[in-house]
Amino acid sequence: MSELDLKAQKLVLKAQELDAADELAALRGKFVLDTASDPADLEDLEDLADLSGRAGDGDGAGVYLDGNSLGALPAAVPAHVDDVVRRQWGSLRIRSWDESGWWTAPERIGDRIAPLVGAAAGQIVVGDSTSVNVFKALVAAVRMAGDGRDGRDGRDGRDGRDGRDGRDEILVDATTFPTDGYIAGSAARMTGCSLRPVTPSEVPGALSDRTAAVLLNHVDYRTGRLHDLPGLTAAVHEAGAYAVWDLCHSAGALPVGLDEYGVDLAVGCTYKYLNGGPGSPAYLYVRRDLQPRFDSPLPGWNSHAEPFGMRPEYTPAPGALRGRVGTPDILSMLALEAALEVWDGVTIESVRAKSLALTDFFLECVAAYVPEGRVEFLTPAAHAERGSQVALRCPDAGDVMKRLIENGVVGDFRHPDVLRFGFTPLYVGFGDVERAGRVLGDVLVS
Ligand SMILES: Cc1ncc(COP(=O)(O)O)c(C=O)c1O
Ligand SMILES: Nc1c(O)cccc1C(=O)C[C@H](N)C(=O)O
Repeated sequence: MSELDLKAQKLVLKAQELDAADELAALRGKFVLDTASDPADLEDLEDLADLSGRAGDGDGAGVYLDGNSLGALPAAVPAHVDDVVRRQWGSLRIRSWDESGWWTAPERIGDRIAPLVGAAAGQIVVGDSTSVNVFKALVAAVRMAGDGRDGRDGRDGRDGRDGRDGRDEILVDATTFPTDGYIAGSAARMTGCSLRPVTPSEVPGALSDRTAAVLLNHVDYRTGRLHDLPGLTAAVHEAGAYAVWDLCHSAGALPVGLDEYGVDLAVGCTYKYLNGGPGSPAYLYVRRDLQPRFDSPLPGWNSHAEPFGMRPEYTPAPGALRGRVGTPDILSMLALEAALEVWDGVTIESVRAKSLALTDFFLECVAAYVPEGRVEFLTPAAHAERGSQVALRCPDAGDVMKRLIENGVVGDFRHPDVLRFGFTPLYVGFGDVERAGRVLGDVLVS
């Protein structure tokens, strides 16, 4: 037996032990993961749920490590969407705004997401895209900075260009997923602020009494690095500014602690670790005590205190409802609501523990199967700095990912040279991890 085969034997055994001890293993059965069948060919949607029972067999099913881009389909979603379309829309029609709870879905589903990101109820609304919510949050944060952190105008008596107490700078994560940077640039132009891109570690040194708001990512989309949300939020507050966090790559994968750490505003998508489906609506968190001062730059009729009063003047609704804009995207929103049922009885702490075990094991498999020096590890080894993905750099990453996918291991490639592997603890097992590491080794050696 070769040295590599011996290593493989040990890692396969270890994977089996880890899978056997995995308290979340049964959740995999709640997802549709069998790539051997095309769901479109299935005559009965319920077959999807049956299929999911076979997803853990290993043979035939690929290894899906792209839940950090698009989460897998929870098996309960198709039947629920079918009911929303046929009964709620088809039969009840307009009555469904009340009788099927359509009108209140944004705040109801926000409350379902809240415990996953460490927020008490009444602070999150679901709707629009992450990009749009970044815009709302950032402009609202700059406007709040106008009256000082304590809400009293003229904190130090220095009036800025538009009465903003001299606070005329937005700091943005220089390594951010591009959309946040683009939106921040536009928000800065609109509010008369200047925009200063800095890396998260540079933020404390860049803060000043000019800083109005800081837009940061909890986990870096490219490297998978987890940033210090408690420390950075505290530093931003110390400087008298507002912290806006993008949780796209952390929500559903690790504890966020929005209330505990006093985050001001936060946004995130629901199609990654929350498995809401392609283009599922994003969410906006507005900390409870800031809600009376949340002045949305998109004050649509859905956020009016009396939406059906049809008044020409805008009066904002109380609470997180202020974050709503127009008619919610009900089909996507209710698909998301069904997807969130997989979280019933699941704690985010248990998900984090498994996520770290999965990424630790993947790093161990890569070290065993991939020749030294062939890839560079971009994701920090320290647990405190690691999200739920592992990013590896190699010059031929585009070709490597193509061949991985041909061989049944789906991760993704980020320009110019990064391989990303996302680990969704709800449905990824340790056997998947070993297989992905072994196939990666084969591809990189051949
Ligand atoms: C950190 C981050 N922010 C924002 C987005 C995109 O937001 P949107 O839902 O508007 O496409 C993504 C991924 O698409 C992301 O990774
Ligand atoms: N939102 C996406 C889409 O509509 C198509 C393809 C990919 C995405 C993504 O979410 C990409 C993801 N945010 C990333 O981290 O790169």
